[in-house]
Amino acid sequence: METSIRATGPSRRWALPLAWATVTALVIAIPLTGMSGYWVRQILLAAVMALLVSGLNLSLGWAGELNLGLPAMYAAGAYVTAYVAARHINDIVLCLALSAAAAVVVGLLAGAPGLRLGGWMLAVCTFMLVQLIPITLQLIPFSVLGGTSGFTGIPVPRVFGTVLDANGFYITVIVVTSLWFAVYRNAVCSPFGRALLVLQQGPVLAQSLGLSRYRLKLTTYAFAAVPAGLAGTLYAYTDLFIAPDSLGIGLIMSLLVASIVAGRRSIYAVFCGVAFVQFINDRSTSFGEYGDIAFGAFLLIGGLLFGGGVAGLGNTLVRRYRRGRAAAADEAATTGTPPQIPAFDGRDVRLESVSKSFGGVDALREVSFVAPAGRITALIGPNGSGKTTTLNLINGFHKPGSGRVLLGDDELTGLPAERVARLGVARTFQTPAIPGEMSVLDVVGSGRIEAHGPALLPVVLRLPRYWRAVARNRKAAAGWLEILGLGAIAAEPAAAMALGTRRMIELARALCAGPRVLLLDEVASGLDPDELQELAGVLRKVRDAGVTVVVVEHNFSLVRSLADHVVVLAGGAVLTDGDPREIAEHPEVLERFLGSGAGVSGTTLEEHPAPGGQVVVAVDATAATDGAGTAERTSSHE
Ligand SMILES: Nc1ncnc2c1ncn2[C@@H]1O[C@H](COP(=O)(O)OP(=O)(O)OP(=O)(O)O)[C@@H](O)[C@H]1O
Repeated sequence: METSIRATGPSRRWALPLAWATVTALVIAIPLTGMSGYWVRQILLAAVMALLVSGLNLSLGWAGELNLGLPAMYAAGAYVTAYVAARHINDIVLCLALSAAAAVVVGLLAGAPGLRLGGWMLAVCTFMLVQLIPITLQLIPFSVLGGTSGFTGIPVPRVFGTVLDANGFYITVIVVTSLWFAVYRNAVCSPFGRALLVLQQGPVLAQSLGLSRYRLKLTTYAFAAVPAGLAGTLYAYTDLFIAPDSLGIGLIMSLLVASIVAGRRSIYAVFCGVAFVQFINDRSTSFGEYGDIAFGAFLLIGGLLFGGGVAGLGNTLVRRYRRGRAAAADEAATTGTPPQIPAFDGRDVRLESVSKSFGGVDALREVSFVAPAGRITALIGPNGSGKTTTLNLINGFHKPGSGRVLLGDDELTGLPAERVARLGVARTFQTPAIPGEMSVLDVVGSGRIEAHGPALLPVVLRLPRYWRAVARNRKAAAGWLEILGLGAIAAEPAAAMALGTRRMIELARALCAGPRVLLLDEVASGLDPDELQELAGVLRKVRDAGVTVVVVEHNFSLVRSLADHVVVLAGGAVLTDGDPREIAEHPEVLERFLGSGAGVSGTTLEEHPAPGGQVVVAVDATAATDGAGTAERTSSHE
């Protein structure tokens, strides 16, 4: 993964492709060393299997879905190649293209319903697909595909009319595999890959960033079918015969073992996993029928012990080596003055008689208020009064039972959260939602993936459009890190940061999206006094830059010093709203916050933050019925 803040200059851009081209050339040259035919064949089979494992990694490791149907997509590629080459046009390039397309179609037929249902349903749907292979072959006339005894008579491959000899075919296999791995690497080391990591953190975060879970998973699923189709063509041309019994569930076991050994999000380590499986397969003939049991046992033990596989181990070592160097580079990068905060196009947020209930619980009742554009509106109220529910209704996580939610003149009522995010509503969460395996810079940059991320084609081909988008997004993300004083940790893993820092990272991510409206759910809890000062300063600046800020906050000191407008919720309804001074002196607010049991009629409200992020509310309660002088009540909000 690309995690460093350092700019990817043209010289660095060429380093990896050059290294990969050199490795490819060396592998192509292997037969020239006089290596035996047995080993050359092993390399061919390894290349075919590596393609399949990359497909499994895409769906399992990156999209987080267990796709057991790869053998069916592989079979589609192999049979399309066999049929087209034997009966129509024998051209390996044409067959590669047709097989990839056929695999995608087969994959989508099983994947579309399975992905919509999600989880284990996809595994079940795709497992059924593999079981259908022999049944389908029996249904199709023997003369067409050769039934369950296999397809014979596949011709020696040609390319643009020229016959490919053994050496030419070997080179073709290595080049196709190498090119696919370049495409695979480009796809996952990009905003597309980071969107998939965001999705793994949870659909809630993905939606709040404007990402559609279903569209992202389906795209990845279709993409994962491509190498299976390519592998099908190469397999059919390797032996010029298709053996259907090699396309069953045993194959998926081998792929799973290779993926575990390599790491389910691995790229180059896939070849280590494949080498391991080939070695075991080779030796397993000596265990006879116990080979599958050995694989099954390895799946159980390997799954438990080798979390990240070979790739995980390699990444840990590389990260350790890089950390020192990146820190030095970042220090240099943070000495400049922070960039200017850009102008935002804030809009009013209007709730009109909004009600929401969960089962028998009325979370909100007829709530109406306006959060004015370019102002900070604080939502306060006791625990359970409906503050978070209000934010969830604005950003589309919940649909109101009745009433309307408007952004300027646009109706948000009932829109899914990803559409609301695309209209310019960004948010943070009570518990920061930070995906694992991402640097601070990448997490902040993920705020811009949906609106400013390049499409998949420029990504995999690394077109100039991709580099321009990456440079723009990195600059924006690095700028927000500087503004929030986080520049020095840009290259660090974000999920490992302390709670307060993760809150600031979330805020930076939300701001990086360039929102019209910023919803902050208890953004100050867990921050130390310095961080609170910093936060208040940034929020004032973004307010002045035009963002509409709606903040749920228990810290009254912060609310009073920051908010332009306060809405007080109690029992799911608006108790009152006004400017912070009016609210601080509102008798019913005093009563509600302190509880009627205290018997407070209260005249003034003084608050100050206590150590540990608590808010101490001290009331001059001279009129209190208990006769005590000053009552002090503490409400802990962390
Ligand atoms: N998804 C849900 N399912 C069922 N009940 C819910 C759900 N979300 C909120 N509620 C209920 O709605 C009411 C309002 O909850 P909400 O979280 O909005 O309050 P809050 O003011 O944000 O509280 P806190 O300050 O503790 O975060 C509570 O009674 C809560 O139990």
